[in-house]
Amino acid sequence: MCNALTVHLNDEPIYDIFFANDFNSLPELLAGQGIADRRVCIVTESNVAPLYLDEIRNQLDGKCKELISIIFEAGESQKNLDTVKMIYEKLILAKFDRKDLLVALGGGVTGDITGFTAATYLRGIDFVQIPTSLLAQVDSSIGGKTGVDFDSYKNMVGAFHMPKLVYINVSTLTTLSDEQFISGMGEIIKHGLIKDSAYFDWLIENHDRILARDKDVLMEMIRVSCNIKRVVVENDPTEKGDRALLNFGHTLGHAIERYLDLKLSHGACVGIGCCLASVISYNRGDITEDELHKIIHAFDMFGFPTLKDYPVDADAVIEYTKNDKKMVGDKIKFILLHTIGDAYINTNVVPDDMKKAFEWH
Ligand SMILES: NC(=O)c1ccc[n+]([C@@H]2O[C@H](COP(=O)([O-])OP(=O)(O)OC[C@H]3O[C@@H](n4cnc5c(N)ncnc54)[C@H](O)[C@@H]3O)[C@@H](O)[C@H]2O)c1
Ligand SMILES: O=C(O)C(=O)C[C@@H](O)[C@H](O)[C@H](O)COP(=O)(O)O
Ligand SMILES: [Zn+2]
Repeated sequence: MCNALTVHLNDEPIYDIFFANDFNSLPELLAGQGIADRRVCIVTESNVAPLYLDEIRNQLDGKCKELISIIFEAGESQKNLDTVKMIYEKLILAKFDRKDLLVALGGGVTGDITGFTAATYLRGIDFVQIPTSLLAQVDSSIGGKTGVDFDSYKNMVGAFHMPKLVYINVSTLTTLSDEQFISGMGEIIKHGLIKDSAYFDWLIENHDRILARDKDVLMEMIRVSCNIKRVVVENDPTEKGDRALLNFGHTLGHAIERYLDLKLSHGACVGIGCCLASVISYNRGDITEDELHKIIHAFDMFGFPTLKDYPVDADAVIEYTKNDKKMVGDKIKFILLHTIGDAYINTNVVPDDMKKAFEWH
Protein backbone atom coordinates (compact mmCIF):
# COMPACT_ATOMS: atom_id res chain seq x y z
CA MET A 1 0.00 0.00 0.00
CA CYS A 2 1.32 3.44 -0.92
CA ASN A 3 2.31 5.34 2.20
CA ALA A 4 1.40 8.80 0.93
CA LEU A 5 -1.39 10.81 -0.66
CA THR A 6 -0.59 13.86 -2.75
CA VAL A 7 -2.71 16.99 -2.54
CA HIS A 8 -2.98 18.83 -5.87
CA LEU A 9 -4.07 22.37 -6.68
CA ASN A 10 -4.98 23.15 -10.29
CA ASP A 11 -3.65 19.68 -11.17
CA GLU A 12 -0.20 20.56 -9.73
CA PRO A 13 1.11 18.41 -6.86
CA ILE A 14 1.44 20.73 -3.86
CA TYR A 15 2.20 18.55 -0.83
CA ASP A 16 2.21 14.98 0.41
CA ILE A 17 0.35 13.49 3.33
CA PHE A 18 2.74 10.81 4.58
CA PHE A 19 1.51 7.91 6.76
CA ALA A 20 3.83 6.06 9.15
CA ASN A 21 4.04 4.26 12.48
CA ASP A 22 7.16 6.13 13.60
CA PHE A 23 9.17 9.28 12.88
CA ASN A 24 12.01 7.49 11.06
CA SER A 25 11.21 8.86 7.59
CA LEU A 26 10.99 12.45 8.79
CA PRO A 27 14.66 13.46 8.24
CA GLU A 28 14.60 12.17 4.67
CA LEU A 29 11.33 13.91 3.85
CA LEU A 30 12.50 17.16 5.38
CA ALA A 31 15.82 16.83 3.54
CA GLY A 32 13.60 16.91 0.46
CA GLN A 33 12.42 20.32 1.70
CA GLY A 34 16.04 21.51 1.69
CA ILE A 35 16.43 21.86 5.46
CA ALA A 36 20.22 21.52 5.22
CA ASP A 37 20.26 25.20 4.22
CA ARG A 38 17.35 26.38 6.33
CA ARG A 39 16.73 27.27 9.96
CA VAL A 40 13.95 25.09 11.39
CA CYS A 41 11.69 26.01 14.30
CA ILE A 42 9.52 23.33 15.90
CA VAL A 43 6.43 24.92 17.41
CA THR A 44 4.71 22.74 20.00
CA GLU A 45 2.84 22.91 23.29
CA SER A 46 3.23 21.92 26.91
CA ASN A 47 1.46 18.52 26.70
CA VAL A 48 3.03 17.29 23.46
CA ALA A 49 6.57 18.60 24.07
CA PRO A 50 7.44 16.11 26.87
CA LEU A 51 6.10 13.25 24.72
CA TYR A 52 7.61 13.86 21.29
CA LEU A 53 9.83 16.95 21.08
CA ASP A 54 13.09 15.22 22.03
CA GLU A 55 12.49 12.45 19.51
CA ILE A 56 11.89 14.94 16.70
CA ARG A 57 14.87 17.05 17.77
CA ASN A 58 17.08 13.93 17.77
CA GLN A 59 15.84 12.99 14.31
CA LEU A 60 16.65 16.46 12.94
CA ASP A 61 19.78 17.19 14.94
CA GLY A 62 22.67 18.20 12.65
CA LYS A 63 20.47 17.97 9.55
CA CYS A 64 19.40 21.61 9.32
CA LYS A 65 21.21 24.92 9.39
CA GLU A 66 19.91 25.63 12.89
CA LEU A 67 17.22 23.98 15.00
CA ILE A 68 15.16 25.80 17.62
CA SER A 69 11.88 25.03 19.37
CA ILE A 70 9.10 27.11 20.89
CA ILE A 71 6.70 25.69 23.46
CA PHE A 72 3.41 27.39 24.35
CA GLU A 73 0.84 26.40 26.97
CA ALA A 74 -1.53 23.69 25.65
CA GLY A 75 -5.21 24.38 25.07
CA GLU A 76 -7.77 26.06 22.83
CA SER A 77 -7.65 29.14 25.08
CA GLN A 78 -4.09 29.73 23.77
CA LYS A 79 -5.21 29.78 20.11
CA ASN A 80 -5.04 33.54 19.96
CA LEU A 81 -2.97 36.45 18.66
CA ASP A 82 -0.94 36.67 21.90
CA THR A 83 0.55 33.26 21.21
CA VAL A 84 1.24 34.25 17.59
CA LYS A 85 2.94 37.44 18.82
CA MET A 86 5.13 35.43 21.20
CA ILE A 87 6.21 33.19 18.30
CA TYR A 88 6.91 36.21 16.02
CA GLU A 89 9.14 37.67 18.76
CA LYS A 90 11.13 34.47 19.12
CA LEU A 91 11.52 34.10 15.34
CA ILE A 92 12.79 37.67 15.04
CA LEU A 93 15.23 37.07 17.89
CA ALA A 94 16.50 33.92 16.15
CA LYS A 95 16.81 35.90 12.88
CA PHE A 96 14.41 33.67 10.95
CA ASP A 97 14.16 34.81 7.35
CA ARG A 98 11.92 34.03 4.39
CA LYS A 99 13.57 30.76 3.47
CA ASP A 100 13.35 29.28 6.96
CA LEU A 101 10.78 26.72 8.02
CA LEU A 102 8.26 26.19 10.83
CA VAL A 103 7.21 22.72 11.98
CA ALA A 104 3.89 22.33 13.81
CA LEU A 105 4.14 19.43 16.26
CA GLY A 106 0.85 18.79 18.05
CA GLY A 107 -2.91 18.87 17.66
CA GLY A 108 -5.14 21.20 15.70
CA VAL A 109 -4.46 24.12 18.03
CA THR A 110 -0.72 23.90 17.31
CA GLY A 111 -1.29 23.40 13.57
CA ASP A 112 -3.70 26.35 13.28
CA ILE A 113 -1.43 28.69 15.27
CA THR A 114 1.79 27.63 13.55
CA GLY A 115 0.21 27.74 10.10
CA PHE A 116 -1.13 31.23 10.72
CA THR A 117 2.25 32.40 12.02
CA ALA A 118 3.87 30.94 8.90
CA ALA A 119 1.25 32.61 6.67
CA THR A 120 1.93 36.05 8.12
CA TYR A 121 5.55 36.17 9.31
CA LEU A 122 7.54 38.10 6.67
CA ARG A 123 4.39 37.87 4.48
CA GLY A 124 4.63 34.11 4.46
CA ILE A 125 7.17 31.38 5.11
CA ASP A 126 6.94 27.60 4.68
CA PHE A 127 5.59 25.22 7.28
CA VAL A 128 5.19 21.50 7.82
CA GLN A 129 2.49 19.72 9.83
CA ILE A 130 3.27 16.86 12.23
CA PRO A 131 -0.21 16.25 13.65
CA THR A 132 -0.33 14.20 16.87
CA SER A 133 -4.05 14.20 17.76
CA LEU A 134 -6.59 12.12 15.86
CA LEU A 135 -8.48 15.27 14.91
CA ALA A 136 -5.36 16.89 13.52
CA GLN A 137 -4.36 13.74 11.61
CA VAL A 138 -7.67 13.47 9.75
CA ASP A 139 -8.71 17.07 9.44
CA SER A 140 -6.90 20.18 10.64
CA SER A 141 -3.45 19.38 9.20
CA ILE A 142 -4.88 19.10 5.68
CA GLY A 143 -6.24 21.86 3.49
CA GLY A 144 -4.36 24.94 4.61
CA LYS A 145 -6.98 26.59 6.83
CA THR A 146 -4.92 28.35 9.50
CA GLY A 147 -5.95 30.87 12.13
CA VAL A 148 -6.79 31.81 15.68
CA ASP A 149 -9.84 32.60 17.80
CA PHE A 150 -10.57 36.26 18.50
CA ASP A 151 -12.69 37.62 21.38
CA SER A 152 -14.06 34.07 21.80
CA TYR A 153 -15.18 33.93 18.15
CA LYS A 154 -13.83 30.68 16.70
CA ASN A 155 -11.21 30.99 13.92
CA MET A 156 -12.18 34.62 13.35
CA VAL A 157 -8.71 35.65 12.15
CA GLY A 158 -6.89 33.46 9.68
CA ALA A 159 -5.45 32.74 6.28
CA PHE A 160 -5.28 29.97 3.74
CA HIS A 161 -1.69 28.75 3.71
CA MET A 162 -0.81 25.28 2.48
CA PRO A 163 1.73 23.15 4.36
CA LYS A 164 4.73 21.75 2.47
CA LEU A 165 4.27 18.31 4.04
CA VAL A 166 1.93 16.54 6.44
CA TYR A 167 3.69 13.76 8.38
CA ILE A 168 1.25 11.48 10.19
CA ASN A 169 2.77 9.10 12.74
CA VAL A 170 -0.27 7.08 13.81
CA SER A 171 1.56 5.64 16.82
CA THR A 172 1.34 9.05 18.54
CA LEU A 173 -2.32 8.21 19.14
CA THR A 174 -1.30 5.71 21.85
CA THR A 175 -0.76 8.62 24.26
CA LEU A 176 -3.98 10.47 23.38
CA SER A 177 -6.74 10.59 26.02
CA ASP A 178 -10.11 8.91 25.33
CA GLU A 179 -11.76 12.34 25.39
CA GLN A 180 -9.48 13.62 22.63
CA PHE A 181 -9.80 10.39 20.66
CA ILE A 182 -13.59 10.85 20.64
CA SER A 183 -13.09 14.45 19.55
CA GLY A 184 -11.25 13.24 16.43
CA MET A 185 -14.04 10.74 15.77
CA GLY A 186 -16.42 13.73 15.49
CA GLU A 187 -14.72 14.91 12.29
CA ILE A 188 -14.31 11.32 11.04
CA ILE A 189 -18.00 10.46 11.40
CA LYS A 190 -18.71 13.83 9.75
CA HIS A 191 -16.64 12.72 6.73
CA GLY A 192 -18.81 9.63 6.30
CA LEU A 193 -22.02 11.60 6.75
CA ILE A 194 -21.19 14.25 4.16
CA LYS A 195 -19.41 12.19 1.50
CA ASP A 196 -19.37 8.43 1.90
CA SER A 197 -22.20 6.31 3.31
CA ALA A 198 -20.17 3.07 2.92
CA TYR A 199 -17.42 4.60 5.08
CA PHE A 200 -20.05 5.65 7.66
CA ASP A 201 -21.29 2.02 7.76
CA TRP A 202 -17.70 0.76 8.00
CA LEU A 203 -17.11 3.01 11.02
CA ILE A 204 -20.17 1.57 12.75
CA GLU A 205 -19.19 -2.02 11.89
CA ASN A 206 -15.63 -1.50 13.17
CA HIS A 207 -16.42 0.64 16.21
CA ASP A 208 -15.05 -1.93 18.67
CA ARG A 209 -11.69 -2.17 16.93
CA ILE A 210 -11.55 1.59 16.44
CA LEU A 211 -12.22 2.26 20.13
CA ALA A 212 -9.63 -0.40 21.02
CA ARG A 213 -7.24 1.62 18.81
CA ASP A 214 -6.31 -1.37 16.67
CA LYS A 215 -3.31 -0.10 14.69
CA ASP A 216 -4.36 -1.46 11.30
CA VAL A 217 -7.93 -0.23 11.59
CA LEU A 218 -6.76 3.21 12.70
CA MET A 219 -4.35 3.44 9.77
CA GLU A 220 -7.11 2.53 7.32
CA MET A 221 -9.59 4.96 8.90
CA ILE A 222 -7.11 7.83 8.92
CA ARG A 223 -6.18 7.23 5.28
CA VAL A 224 -9.83 7.16 4.16
CA SER A 225 -10.68 10.32 6.09
CA CYS A 226 -7.59 12.14 4.77
CA ASN A 227 -8.58 11.12 1.27
CA ILE A 228 -12.13 12.44 1.68
CA LYS A 229 -10.77 15.76 2.91
CA ARG A 230 -8.12 15.81 0.16
CA VAL A 231 -10.72 15.52 -2.59
CA VAL A 232 -12.91 18.26 -1.10
CA VAL A 233 -10.06 20.76 -0.66
CA GLU A 234 -8.58 20.02 -4.08
CA ASN A 235 -11.89 20.93 -5.69
CA ASP A 236 -12.39 24.10 -3.67
CA PRO A 237 -9.22 25.13 -1.78
CA THR A 238 -10.49 28.51 -0.55
CA GLU A 239 -14.09 27.60 0.24
CA LYS A 240 -15.84 29.42 -2.59
CA GLY A 241 -18.32 26.54 -2.80
CA ASP A 242 -18.45 22.92 -1.74
CA ARG A 243 -15.60 23.03 0.79
CA ALA A 244 -18.29 24.48 3.07
CA LEU A 245 -19.68 20.92 3.28
CA LEU A 246 -16.80 20.18 5.69
CA ASN A 247 -18.63 22.57 7.99
CA PHE A 248 -21.43 20.04 8.60
CA GLY A 249 -22.18 20.15 12.34
CA HIS A 250 -20.07 23.28 12.81
CA THR A 251 -22.63 26.12 12.75
CA LEU A 252 -24.23 24.87 15.96
CA GLY A 253 -21.03 23.02 17.00
CA HIS A 254 -18.94 26.19 17.06
CA ALA A 255 -21.76 28.08 18.83
CA ILE A 256 -21.96 25.34 21.50
CA GLU A 257 -18.15 25.33 21.83
CA ARG A 258 -18.31 29.05 22.47
CA TYR A 259 -21.34 28.83 24.79
CA LEU A 260 -19.52 26.21 26.89
CA ASP A 261 -16.51 28.50 27.06
CA LEU A 262 -14.29 25.99 25.19
CA LYS A 263 -14.75 23.44 28.01
CA LEU A 264 -15.91 20.73 25.60
CA SER A 265 -13.58 19.59 22.81
CA HIS A 266 -14.10 20.85 19.26
CA GLY A 267 -14.92 17.38 17.89
CA ALA A 268 -17.40 16.59 20.68
CA CYS A 269 -19.20 19.89 19.92
CA VAL A 270 -19.12 19.01 16.21
CA GLY A 271 -20.68 15.63 17.09
CA ILE A 272 -23.56 17.36 18.90
CA GLY A 273 -23.81 19.82 15.99
CA CYS A 274 -23.99 16.92 13.48
CA CYS A 275 -26.88 15.36 15.43
CA LEU A 276 -28.75 18.70 15.54
CA ALA A 277 -28.14 19.33 11.82
CA SER A 278 -29.40 15.80 11.13
CA VAL A 279 -32.60 16.53 13.06
CA ILE A 280 -33.09 19.68 10.95
CA SER A 281 -32.52 17.58 7.81
CA TYR A 282 -35.14 15.07 9.03
CA ASN A 283 -37.63 17.80 9.95
CA ARG A 284 -37.32 19.21 6.43
CA GLY A 285 -38.12 15.85 4.85
CA ASP A 286 -34.56 15.05 3.70
CA ILE A 287 -33.15 12.10 5.67
CA THR A 288 -35.52 9.37 6.89
CA GLU A 289 -36.33 8.64 10.51
CA ASP A 290 -34.25 5.43 10.23
CA GLU A 291 -31.27 7.41 8.99
CA LEU A 292 -31.66 9.93 11.81
CA HIS A 293 -31.73 7.17 14.42
CA LYS A 294 -28.71 5.52 12.79
CA ILE A 295 -26.76 8.79 12.99
CA ILE A 296 -27.67 9.49 16.63
CA HIS A 297 -26.86 5.86 17.49
CA ALA A 298 -23.45 6.10 15.77
CA PHE A 299 -22.38 9.05 17.94
CA ASP A 300 -23.73 7.23 21.02
CA MET A 301 -21.80 4.08 20.09
CA PHE A 302 -18.53 6.05 20.02
CA GLY A 303 -19.26 7.51 23.46
CA PHE A 304 -20.02 11.08 22.48
CA PRO A 305 -21.36 13.42 25.15
CA THR A 306 -24.85 14.79 24.50
CA LEU A 307 -26.78 17.89 25.47
CA LYS A 308 -28.02 15.89 28.49
CA ASP A 309 -24.41 15.88 29.74
CA TYR A 310 -23.87 19.51 28.71
CA PRO A 311 -27.16 21.39 29.00
CA VAL A 312 -27.20 24.64 27.03
CA ASP A 313 -29.57 27.57 26.64
CA ALA A 314 -30.73 26.91 23.06
CA ASP A 315 -31.66 30.58 22.45
CA ALA A 316 -28.21 31.76 23.53
CA VAL A 317 -26.52 29.18 21.30
CA ILE A 318 -28.74 30.14 18.34
CA GLU A 319 -27.87 33.80 18.97
CA TYR A 320 -24.16 32.92 18.64
CA THR A 321 -24.79 31.39 15.20
CA LYS A 322 -25.59 34.90 13.94
CA ASN A 323 -21.86 35.66 14.09
CA ASP A 324 -21.04 32.62 11.99
CA LYS A 325 -18.37 33.28 9.35
CA LYS A 326 -20.52 31.56 6.76
CA MET A 327 -23.35 34.13 6.68
CA VAL A 328 -24.62 35.14 3.23
CA GLY A 329 -26.18 38.53 3.95
CA ASP A 330 -28.41 37.81 6.94
CA LYS A 331 -28.76 34.13 6.06
CA ILE A 332 -26.72 31.30 7.55
CA LYS A 333 -24.99 28.94 5.13
CA PHE A 334 -26.16 25.77 6.89
CA ILE A 335 -25.01 22.30 5.87
CA LEU A 336 -27.73 19.64 5.76
CA LEU A 337 -28.00 16.04 4.53
CA HIS A 338 -30.10 14.91 1.56
CA THR A 339 -29.22 11.44 2.75
CA ILE A 340 -26.29 9.82 4.60
CA GLY A 341 -23.23 10.45 2.43
CA ASP A 342 -24.75 13.39 0.53
CA ALA A 343 -24.57 16.82 2.15
CA TYR A 344 -25.69 20.14 0.68
CA ILE A 345 -25.61 23.86 1.45
CA ASN A 346 -28.91 25.39 2.58
CA THR A 347 -29.48 29.10 3.18
CA ASN A 348 -33.07 28.83 4.41
CA VAL A 349 -32.52 27.48 7.89
CA VAL A 350 -34.07 29.91 10.37
CA PRO A 351 -33.68 30.12 14.17
CA ASP A 352 -37.00 28.33 14.62
CA ASP A 353 -35.65 25.27 12.73
CA MET A 354 -32.68 25.19 15.08
CA LYS A 355 -34.92 25.62 18.13
CA LYS A 356 -37.02 22.63 17.03
CA ALA A 357 -33.85 20.56 16.67
CA PHE A 358 -32.91 21.30 20.29
CA GLU A 359 -36.42 20.18 21.32
CA TRP A 360 -36.24 16.85 19.45
CA HIS A 361 -35.86 13.71 21.55
N1 LIG B 1 -7.58 24.07 10.21
C1 LIG B 1 -8.56 23.20 10.09
O1 LIG B 1 -8.94 22.80 8.96
C2 LIG B 1 -9.21 22.65 11.31
C3 LIG B 1 -10.03 21.51 11.21
C4 LIG B 1 -10.58 20.99 12.37
C5 LIG B 1 -10.31 21.58 13.61
N2 LIG B 1 -9.52 22.68 13.66
C6 LIG B 1 -9.15 23.27 14.94
O2 LIG B 1 -8.33 22.32 15.62
C7 LIG B 1 -8.48 22.49 17.03
C8 LIG B 1 -8.78 21.16 17.66
O3 LIG B 1 -7.68 20.30 17.42
P1 LIG B 1 -7.31 19.21 18.50
O4 LIG B 1 -8.51 18.47 18.90
O5 LIG B 1 -6.14 18.47 18.00
O6 LIG B 1 -6.93 20.13 19.75
P2 LIG B 1 -5.55 20.34 20.54
O7 LIG B 1 -4.46 20.74 19.66
O8 LIG B 1 -5.88 21.23 21.70
O9 LIG B 1 -5.24 18.88 21.07
C9 LIG B 1 -6.17 18.27 21.94
C10 LIG B 1 -5.49 17.83 23.25
O10 LIG B 1 -4.73 16.68 22.96
C11 LIG B 1 -3.37 16.85 23.40
N3 LIG B 1 -2.55 16.05 22.51
C12 LIG B 1 -2.32 16.23 21.19
N4 LIG B 1 -1.63 15.20 20.70
C13 LIG B 1 -1.42 14.36 21.72
C14 LIG B 1 -0.80 13.09 21.83
N5 LIG B 1 -0.28 12.44 20.80
N6 LIG B 1 -0.74 12.50 23.06
C15 LIG B 1 -1.30 13.11 24.14
N7 LIG B 1 -1.93 14.29 24.08
C16 LIG B 1 -1.99 14.89 22.89
C17 LIG B 1 -3.15 18.33 23.38
O11 LIG B 1 -2.12 18.71 24.24
C18 LIG B 1 -4.52 18.85 23.82
O12 LIG B 1 -4.60 18.81 25.22
C19 LIG B 1 -9.59 23.50 17.21
O13 LIG B 1 -9.03 24.74 17.48
C20 LIG B 1 -10.30 23.51 15.89
O14 LIG B 1 -10.96 24.72 15.65
C21 LIG B 1 -8.96 23.21 12.54
O1 LIG C 1 -11.21 22.42 6.41
C1 LIG C 1 -12.34 22.91 6.42
O2 LIG C 1 -12.77 23.60 5.49
C2 LIG C 1 -13.25 22.65 7.56
O3 LIG C 1 -14.31 23.26 7.62
C3 LIG C 1 -12.84 21.67 8.60
C4 LIG C 1 -13.48 21.91 9.95
O4 LIG C 1 -13.50 20.67 10.62
C5 LIG C 1 -12.69 22.89 10.81
O5 LIG C 1 -13.20 22.89 12.12
C6 LIG C 1 -12.56 24.30 10.29
O6 LIG C 1 -11.62 25.02 11.01
C7 LIG C 1 -13.84 25.08 10.37
O7 LIG C 1 -13.72 26.15 9.52
P1 LIG C 1 -14.32 27.58 9.83
O8 LIG C 1 -14.03 28.32 8.59
O9 LIG C 1 -15.79 27.37 10.07
O10 LIG C 1 -13.65 28.09 11.03
ZN1 LIG D 1 -13.97 21.00 12.74
